[in-house]
Amino acid sequence: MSESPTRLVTAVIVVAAGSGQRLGYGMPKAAVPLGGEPILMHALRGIVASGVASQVCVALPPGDEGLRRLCDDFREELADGGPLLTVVDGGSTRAESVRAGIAALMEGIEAVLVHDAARALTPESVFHRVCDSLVAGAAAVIPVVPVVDTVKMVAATTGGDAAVAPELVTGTARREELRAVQTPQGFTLGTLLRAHEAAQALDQQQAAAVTDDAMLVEMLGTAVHAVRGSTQSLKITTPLDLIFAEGLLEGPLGARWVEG
Ligand SMILES: Nc1ccn([C@@H]2O[C@H](COP(=O)(O)OP(=O)(O)OP(=O)(O)O)[C@@H](O)[C@H]2O)c(=O)n1
Ligand SMILES: C[C@](O)(CO)[C@H](O)COP(=O)(O)O
Repeated sequence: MSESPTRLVTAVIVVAAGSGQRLGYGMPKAAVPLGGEPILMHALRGIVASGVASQVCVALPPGDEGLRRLCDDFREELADGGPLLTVVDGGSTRAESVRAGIAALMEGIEAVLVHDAARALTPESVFHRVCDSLVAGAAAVIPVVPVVDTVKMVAATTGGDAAVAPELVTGTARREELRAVQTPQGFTLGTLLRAHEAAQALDQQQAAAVTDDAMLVEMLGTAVHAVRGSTQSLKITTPLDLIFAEGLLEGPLGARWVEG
């Protein structure tokens, strides 16, 4: 188990309460098997192995007894001195699940990482880079990777499908200024609390447009710093992503590939 040299007392909120509609397994995504174990287990093992967490707080689909049992068993597996493992019922949106996690943080937490269970193969090095940036004084830190496609804006705002009805291109983003954003996203506790407090004032449409926690911090006018993420931190969203993730675990390297 490796650890950053200096650290803040840190909690990791793992949001795992999504239903996994786009994966289409007919069960919550966190429970879908990956390399013989539920996706959530990979995420939890990665977090614990990184050594950054004093507390791991998992937001689960309300009423999911199977995932709750999985967490209970994992708690028993954790050696003495391991992080406190807390389980909460998630909400109907990702942001609500984050807020459920915030409400269960233990006394003394100084920094919080918010992590998607769906990014189950995130390398330990990414957790360390985020934590190191917090230790260096950042209030908010996100891991990012360069964008490999050309990204264009279109007139349609309703999630239209160009294969069904052509959309009008309105512009091309400057790719060198773009980054694809991942988790874990790290915050000082005060920053995350202020961001989610402010989020309560958003109307339904504004709230629906918030896709990560860093966006809420940007709305406060607080600087968000970016550190290097990893292509291995892919968000398992579609069946193709699951094939990639299986390939990372079982591919020709014969072991979990690690892209630092
Ligand atoms: N109400 C919600 C919605 C999402 N999440 C979590 O947020 C992360 C990113 O969400 P996403 O990948 O979109 O997961 P799902 O919402 O499950 O996917 P889908 O939109 O396909 O149903 C996931 O780890 C998911 O479990 C959550 O905790 N609570
Ligand atoms: C938080 C996130 O993973 C950063 O890329 C992403 O915004 C989550 O989006 P989703 O639509 O909830 O999967």
